[in-house]
Amino acid sequence: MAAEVIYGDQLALSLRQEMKEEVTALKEKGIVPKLVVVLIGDDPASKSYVSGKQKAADFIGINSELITLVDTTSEQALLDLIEQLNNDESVNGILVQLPLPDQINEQAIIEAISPEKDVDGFHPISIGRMLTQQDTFLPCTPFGILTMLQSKNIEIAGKHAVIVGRSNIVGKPVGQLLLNEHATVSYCHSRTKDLKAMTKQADILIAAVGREEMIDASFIKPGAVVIDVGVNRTEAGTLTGDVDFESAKAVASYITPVPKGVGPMTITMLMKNTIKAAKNHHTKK
Ligand SMILES: Nc1nc(=O)c2c([nH]1)NC[C@@H]1CN(c3ccc(C(=O)N[C@@H](CCC(=O)O)C(=O)O)cc3)C=[N+]21
Repeated sequence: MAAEVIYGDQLALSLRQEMKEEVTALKEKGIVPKLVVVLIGDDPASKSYVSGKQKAADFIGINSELITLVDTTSEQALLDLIEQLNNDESVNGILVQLPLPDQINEQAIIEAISPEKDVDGFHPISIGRMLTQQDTFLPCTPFGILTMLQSKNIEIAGKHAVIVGRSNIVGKPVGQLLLNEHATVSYCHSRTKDLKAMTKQADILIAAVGREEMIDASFIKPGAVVIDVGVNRTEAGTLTGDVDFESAKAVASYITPVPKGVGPMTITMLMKNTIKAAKNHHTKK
């Protein structure tokens, strides 16, 4: 039996409709959530993601501002901008689009953003809070994946989740979120000795390596849930995942496509975090 496809774009749309209503109600109380996105340089992929974020914000009624800087911008200039945004009472969320050019230390930038405005959930304080299960901004991609699983009532507790990939923004935090939901979690990466032996044990398989269609049916236990986080740009310019979709679909129970899977959910959770930041700011005042 073929897997059920979990369409992130459809779920994203219904969540965005709910958020739109919430933002309308907030505005009646004088709360207007505002997100500032900082984009450095003119990488076409980054531009495309950023425009997706602007579109989502417009739909929901979140006030979004895009600040574009040239790719020769110094680290100090970016730090100065962040300080200004940290101090700006009208700004609830700050997102600096990654990757950054070589002259800028990414970690220094992430740590400069006020944890109260860290809607990406990348600041070490946000990550620490997630690890210890305190109220925080969850990183958008892992949060989107969790929301997709929950939307289908997929059981997580007691299941073996195998994560392929260990990036700070996807692999590591998605494992921690699933651990918080009582999964048994294994992490695989480039030094893993027998990848297939690991992935074959997964009840929930998260592919977040960035290698075009490397996970096919032979890596998947029949009936597993397969989440594809890959965003690989092919030479033809189309987007493909880390999973060979047609092959995997034949053995999995649920599968997410690329595009229209995790990507739109990442953007949606960014909007959710921005609304949360605005509400937090208002209750603190
Ligand atoms: N500070 C920061 N935060 C991020 O969240 C962040 C980042 N930097 N840098 C790059 C990655 C990547 N990312 C994606 C978001 C949406 C789609 C998405 O919506 N994709 C659509 C297709 C979009 C297209 O075709 O270009 C889809 O899968 O259907 C993809 C990738 C966020 N990232």
